Amino acid sequence: MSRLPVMSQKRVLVSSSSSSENMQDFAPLQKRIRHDAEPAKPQAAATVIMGARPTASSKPAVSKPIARSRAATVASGPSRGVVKPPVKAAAAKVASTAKAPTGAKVGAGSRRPPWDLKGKVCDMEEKVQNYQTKYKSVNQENEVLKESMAQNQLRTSEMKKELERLRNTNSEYENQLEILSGVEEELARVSADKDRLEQQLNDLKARYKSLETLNCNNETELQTMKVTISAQESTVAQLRQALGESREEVHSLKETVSQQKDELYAGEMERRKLHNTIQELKGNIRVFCRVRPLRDGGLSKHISLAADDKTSICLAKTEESHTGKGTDTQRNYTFSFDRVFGPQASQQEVFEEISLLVQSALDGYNVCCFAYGPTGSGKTYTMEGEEYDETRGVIPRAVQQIFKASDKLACQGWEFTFTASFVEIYNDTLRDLLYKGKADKRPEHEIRKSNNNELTVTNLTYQKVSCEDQVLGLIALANNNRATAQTSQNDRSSRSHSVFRLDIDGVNVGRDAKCKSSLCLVDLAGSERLLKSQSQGERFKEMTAINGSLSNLGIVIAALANKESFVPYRNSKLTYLLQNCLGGNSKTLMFVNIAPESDSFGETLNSLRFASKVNDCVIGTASANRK
Ligand SMILES: Nc1ncnc2c1ncn2[C@@H]1O[C@H](COP(=O)(O)OP(=O)(O)OP(=O)(O)O)[C@@H](O)[C@H]1O
Repeated sequence: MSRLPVMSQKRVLVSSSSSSENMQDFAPLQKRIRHDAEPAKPQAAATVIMGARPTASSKPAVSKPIARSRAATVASGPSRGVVKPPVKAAAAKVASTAKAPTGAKVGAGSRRPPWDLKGKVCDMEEKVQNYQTKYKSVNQENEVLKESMAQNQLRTSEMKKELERLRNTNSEYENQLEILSGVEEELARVSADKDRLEQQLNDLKARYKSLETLNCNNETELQTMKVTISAQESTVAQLRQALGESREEVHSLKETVSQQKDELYAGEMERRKLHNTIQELKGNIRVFCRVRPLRDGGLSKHISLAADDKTSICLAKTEESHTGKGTDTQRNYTFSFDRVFGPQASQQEVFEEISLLVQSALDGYNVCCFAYGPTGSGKTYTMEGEEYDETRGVIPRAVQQIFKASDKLACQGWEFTFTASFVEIYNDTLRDLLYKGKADKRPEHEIRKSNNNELTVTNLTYQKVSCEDQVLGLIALANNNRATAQTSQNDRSSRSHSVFRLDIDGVNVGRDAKCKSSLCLVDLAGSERLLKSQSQGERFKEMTAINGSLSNLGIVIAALANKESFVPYRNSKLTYLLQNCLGGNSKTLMFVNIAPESDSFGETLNSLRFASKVNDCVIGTASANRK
């Protein structure tokens, strides 16, 4: 009987616990619900106590605690603010209903005798009535609790909403928290940036300080420089004044220089004129004689040179008496030339005499120098010489002089163009000594004469040259190409005539002057006597061609000397090629080289005779090719 309130309390608790899952997050509210259920506990305790005494007298005592507890429950409800006023009224009603029978029982007193059945029925009826009353009150209480539960459910739903709202708020907070964490990170970055910037600022401050110091120094320096500049400005002013004066002076000096240049040019022209006059007085064809030293270094027995006369040479020959009765007679052959060089004469000494002619070539006169003589007499040595400075021959020395002199004339406004060619006449055939192609493809060459009597060779290499070294290179190439052979009289005998030619074109734009000339340097092949040379085969053929062309040279010279109307230049390639040098507009120098050996006496005598014929030649006056 006393369990009913407990059950209802349980129902409340069950309903509360059913929603507890949803309410975990809201603990204070749960507490309140539990608290509302607690007033049932004293009632249960009371039920247990009452159960210990199962007597009729104890029955009214049962309702009292229940009523009290309910009253207490109702009374305690509002104080906790959970049970609403309708619940309070229902509880009060239950309490009032329960009190009435309890008060009637108190008057009943003791136990009924067994026989008092009526009394017992009465008691039973009273009991039933009490139960009914209780039932009613429990029902009422149940209603109250249902109502309370409905309210609680309503509150629960409100709380859920509240919870939802709080969750939303929470998620907002979380979002904000996330944003805040981002902000924190940003803050950390900004803080790092700030540190870095502070560091930079500090550096800049330090730099600024040093710059300030520097600026201060610069200022001081600037001040000093200003002072210096002002001093220099006054110096500049003085210098400007001096410069003005100097300019005037330079101007007058320029005028003087210009006058002097004119005078120099006039002087140069005068010098050329005088130089040419001297050359003409010396003769336009000159002969120099050069005696080669003996191979063993001794003195020649049949050649004598006068110590005080450098123009004559005497050959002495002892002739046996034809009758056999008289004593042997010595016959002397004396020759005079423009200059005779003994065996001791150096290459330099020899060239000094020729250099005047080389100068004429630059002045616009055609110049030709050739070496004539028997084989092995020193023609190649005289014309080309050897590779050492002091033994260099006429050709390299002449080239050197030409380039040096042209450089000097450049300051007077002269510009020169030089063209070199090197040809040999071998077996009366022309060969290009500067040819670099294949031997079997060598072109053939012909001598051509232009309208203005200039001689050129077809298919020949005409090489433009601008310095001495270039020409020396060409000479070396020509030497490799030249036909030489070992003969009984010369280990390296030239088997051909070689003609080196340097064409010179000069122009002086400022003076509107031009000059054109050629320098021909010829190394003739040596004449040979068949008996002496014992030449055979190819050498014999070469010797015949050499002697033939040299004899033609003699005929031409003789015709010139005799002033014959016809000079047979075209009889040989050699005389045709040298036509302008021998009989034309040229200054010609011939070397007659002789060997000092007594067994060469015949060739020496012949050569000297030939040379003196040349010496007697008058080839006319060379005129300068000038504009
Ligand atoms: N003046 C000199 N002083 C020293 N040595 C000389 C002199 N002249 C010639 N010789 C020497 O004599 C030799 C013959 O001379 P070179 O070859 O010049 O004679 P060449 O007349 O040209 O002979 P070829 O007609 O056979 O060619 C050479 O070894 C040369 O060095």
